[in-house]
Amino acid sequence: MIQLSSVRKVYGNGVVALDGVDLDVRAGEIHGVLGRSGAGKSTLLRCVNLLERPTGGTVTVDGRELTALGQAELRRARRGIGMIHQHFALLSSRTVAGNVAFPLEVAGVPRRERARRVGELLELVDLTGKASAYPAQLSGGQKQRVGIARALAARPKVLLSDEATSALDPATTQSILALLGRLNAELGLTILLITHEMHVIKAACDSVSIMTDGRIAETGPVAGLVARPGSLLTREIFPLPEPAPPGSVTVTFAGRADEPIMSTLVRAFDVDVNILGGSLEELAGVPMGRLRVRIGGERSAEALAYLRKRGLLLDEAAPAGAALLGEGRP
Ligand SMILES: Nc1ncnc2c1ncn2[C@@H]1O[C@H](COP(=O)(O)OP(=O)(O)OP(=O)(O)O)[C@@H](O)[C@H]1O
Repeated sequence: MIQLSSVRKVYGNGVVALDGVDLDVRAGEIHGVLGRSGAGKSTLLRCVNLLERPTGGTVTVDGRELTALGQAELRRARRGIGMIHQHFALLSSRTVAGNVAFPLEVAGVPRRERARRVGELLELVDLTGKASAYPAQLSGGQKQRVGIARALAARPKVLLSDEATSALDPATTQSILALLGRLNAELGLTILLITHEMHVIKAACDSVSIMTDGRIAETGPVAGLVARPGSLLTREIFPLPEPAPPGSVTVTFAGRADEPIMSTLVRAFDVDVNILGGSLEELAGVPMGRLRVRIGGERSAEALAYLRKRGLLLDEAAPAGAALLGEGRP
């Protein structure tokens, strides 16, 4: 549904905000772009609907290469892409209904049809009773619901979310993310969201890209990335003290939390398992996590081989003193 190919963006002041970005978001997916401030997330998002024109590369949405379109065609294509913003961007002089109706007025939709559609949209975002209220009379969460209703007015297939929950408290954030999840499921809406908050990725996304310095460092389904050796995402989601203590083993698992693997180890290989730390969560419906252990006993090497055979990722810290002897593992 969204495809960026070798997209570069160099601003007039010489800042390279995007440095060759490839991105594929499939139809019906919620894809999150995670990165620190300045990584290039906003620029990336604004390049998808060409609010920002890339310096190089191509942007294709729903099979149309936007970077090849003229202004009039681009305006039409943009109706298929809704956008929501961190600070809602509502018109303070218009009521809730007036804000939601605004894009329909611009598109020349007749008054009666407009009113019907606004009613539908407000129902969709659970704001039916607020049609006549003004933005100043709403909570942050309600304002974002108005933003979402407005973004969906022209029935877009794609919704771009620019840090849409960053200004909201945790409970309201959860309710907005739940709404986005419902819209994704009910309308088949493809959602590309940018965020600097890991909990947004955890709560809402099927797949994720991690941005650093204008590049995508990692991309893929959340579960697939966690299962990849050396994944940045895994370290962010399941933080453990670094560096790992000498002689410890950090075990990463995805989808195996209900198997009593550690007690199997103890029984089968007669080893001691000392748990040093761990972090476990359910993501995209799959239990995942990292467990840091120290395994002692004569058959500890066999025990580690068993874990590997079971498909777990193992990261072994060098034993104490190994670095001094020049035997340290990288
Ligand atoms: N209009 C602009 N003109 C010049 N430089 C810009 C412009 N917009 C962004 N930049 C620069 O491009 C880089 C990427 O900025 P961008 O806003 O895309 O990052 P971000 O990951 O969204 O960060 P934040 O979360 O802080 O907004 C930064 O170095 C920023 O200073």
